[in-house]
Amino acid sequence: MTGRRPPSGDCPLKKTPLITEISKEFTFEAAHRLPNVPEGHKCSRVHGHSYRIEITLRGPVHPQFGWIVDFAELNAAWQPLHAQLDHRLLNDVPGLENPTSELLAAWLFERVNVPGTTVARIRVAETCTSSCTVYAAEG
Ligand SMILES: Nc1nc2c(c(=O)[nH]1)N=C([C@H](O)[C@H](O)COP(=O)(O)OP(=O)(O)OP(=O)(O)O)CN2
Ligand SMILES: [Zn+2]
Repeated sequence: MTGRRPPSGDCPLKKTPLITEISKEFTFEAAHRLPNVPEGHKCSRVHGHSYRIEITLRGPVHPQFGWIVDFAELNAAWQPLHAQLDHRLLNDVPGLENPTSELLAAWLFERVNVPGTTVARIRVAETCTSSCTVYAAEG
């Protein structure tokens, strides 16, 4: 420690460019079966999960409101997706014929739309111990 302090009024933190994200967790109940698993795999049978979905958005922090967007906007964007998934057999949902966590996360990634933000990542948890996270690839 040199004990050197920045000059008064020169807060180094204020000069650090920040990346800010907000996240919200959602749930739905659904059944599925995995049609492409090896014969005899337990997931070839229809079974159900209490899915937990975490959606993370990235964007600029509004200078007046101090937020990226109101969490309520993310909640509103989720509602039509919830309507398509909740209490469904996911295999019947167009685009989810093989409803693995990976493909469900990608399906959601293509559909979440909150103006003024980009989707940073989506996490799909089928069980307490199993989850998948997708991110936008760089470039
Ligand atoms: N990479 C993936 N592997 C599996 C998926 C998947 O989507 N991606 N899905 C399943 C099944 O849907 C299964 O219901 C969930 O998997 P699993 O963690 O094996 O579930 P269990 O509760 O039975 O786990 P245990 O820890 O063994 O009790 C399978 N694999
Ligand atoms: Zn399953």
